Amino acid sequence: MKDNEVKRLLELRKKIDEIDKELVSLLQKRLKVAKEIGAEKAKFSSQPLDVTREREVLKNILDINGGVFPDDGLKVIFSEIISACRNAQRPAKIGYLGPATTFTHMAACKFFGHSPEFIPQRNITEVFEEVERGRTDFGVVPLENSVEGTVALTLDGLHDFKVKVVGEVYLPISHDLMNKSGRIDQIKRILSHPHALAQCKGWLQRNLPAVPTEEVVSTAQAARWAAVDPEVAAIASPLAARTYDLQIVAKSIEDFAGNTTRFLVLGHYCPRPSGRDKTSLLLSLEDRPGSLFKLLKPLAEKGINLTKIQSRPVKDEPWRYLFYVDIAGHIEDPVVKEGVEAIKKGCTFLVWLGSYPMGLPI
Ligand SMILES: C=C(O[C@@H]1C=C(C(=O)O)C=C[C@H]1O)C(=O)O
Repeated sequence: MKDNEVKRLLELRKKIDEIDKELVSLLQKRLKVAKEIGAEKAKFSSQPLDVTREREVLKNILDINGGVFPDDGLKVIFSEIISACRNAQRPAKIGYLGPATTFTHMAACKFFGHSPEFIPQRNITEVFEEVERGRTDFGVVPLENSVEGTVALTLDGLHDFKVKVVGEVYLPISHDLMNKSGRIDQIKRILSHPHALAQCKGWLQRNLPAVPTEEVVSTAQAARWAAVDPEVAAIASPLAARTYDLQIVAKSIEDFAGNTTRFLVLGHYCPRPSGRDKTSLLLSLEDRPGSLFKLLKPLAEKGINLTKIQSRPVKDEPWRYLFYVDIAGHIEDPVVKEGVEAIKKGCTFLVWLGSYPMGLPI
């Protein structure tokens, strides 16, 4: 590099340093205002988290930007700025189905950003328990996978614990095969969560038909085993590979493209209507002909969209069923409120699990 080129570079870097200084000063100003908002909210015991407002902020920012700064980068930056500002209002503890690096962990970070404290729980029931007791502010649990279907333990938790559904998040699930060496010929056993093994069955049969598979409690647990045993390969997330220092043998080995999991965010409040909401219900129908029809009729009449219905046996009453139901709309929408009242008439019991902004499309 010539002298004048070095000089020009230094000048430009000085400019960057000045801009960064301004950015930090603006971020500090933003944090201060967020804390003031937090103090106002505290007067009414309001929850600091306001997903609807956060989405509005992100939309405004992308509109202002008009694509000049790369939109994806800007979204990540502002999601983290918002996460820090929200957490400064009141630090939050988030329980999730652990250990660290599970897809539930990734979903929790997608929803809350990285500022809160994330606390891994040993199983789904514990996530519910900790939220119910108030030891965590929120919990994140998987509800359904587009290939594997509904997670029964989550439905049980929604029945057994006093918590509300306060949000949902969709995460694309992509499984990688990983081990210490990155060499496929070293693999003598393949470990993963039963769902992940099932989702990759076709690939494993085609590529490693002679290698036995073993079920473990989580994809992260599988990665931990792979980190200490060179003969073990894990099917886990890219985050697990990074965290446990593993090499990727094969990427995205799931059999179906578009494999997505829907997670629920558990808490104790009701987010305000956002205009695009979902309401979750848990109900039990009378054991007589036409009771399911009675449930569906008021929804159809009022034009309420049923987005999910899932039955689950009542454990202590053979052949009786609970239904987990999701409908479009917020319980504060008059039409939804009336629809739920109408459904209630044909139910032996009905619990409103929560109303919350719909998860963003991936
Ligand atoms: C600052 C607020 O609190 C939180 C932080 C937000 C932000 O940093 O923009 C937005 C919504 C809330 O989750 C607010 O409610 O405006």
